[in-house]
Amino acid sequence: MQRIITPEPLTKARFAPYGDVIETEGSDFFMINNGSTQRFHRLSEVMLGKPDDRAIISIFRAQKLTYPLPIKMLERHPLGSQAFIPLKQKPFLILVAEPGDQPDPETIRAFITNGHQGINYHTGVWHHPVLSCEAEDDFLIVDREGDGNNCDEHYFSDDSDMVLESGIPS
Ligand SMILES: NC(=O)N[C@@H](O)C(=O)O
Ligand code: NI
Repeated sequence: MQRIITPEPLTKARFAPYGDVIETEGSDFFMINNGSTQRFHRLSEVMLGKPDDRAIISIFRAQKLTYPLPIKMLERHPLGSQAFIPLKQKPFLILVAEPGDQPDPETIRAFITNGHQGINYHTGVWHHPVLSCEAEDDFLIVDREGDGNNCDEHYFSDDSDMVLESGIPS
């Protein structure tokens, strides 16, 4: 039987088992620059797996996939975190499963952001590659570079029938 996964609005609490939500809403800050700037300090941290690892900053220019999207695979980064910050303040989709040797389909959840939220997947969290809601969208990426494999992929069996709704009113 087909399982339709419907995105929930992203909140810090809902996303806590998978990582951090990077947003000003509901986040603490302190004043800097002689009172002209609010610093929302350490909303998340870059996680690195090895002493010589580096945190790097990239941009992903992502094309929209076709929804409802058949969920064929998830991936994880065993040696570091991965953060996605939307550069155009557009909503995007997130699909995650709880950490484990393989993603348990029963723990798969989907979220949709409000356009003013980024996320940082913690090390080893199963997730779908970036899911843009726009025909083309840009994301600032902060993740790990270093020796060793940092991307495990898991493909679900052919009889797995899960689809992700876009969550955007058509
Ligand atoms: N492969 C790659 O750099 N991108 C993925 O990790 C992703 O989460 O989009
Ligand atoms: Ni990734």
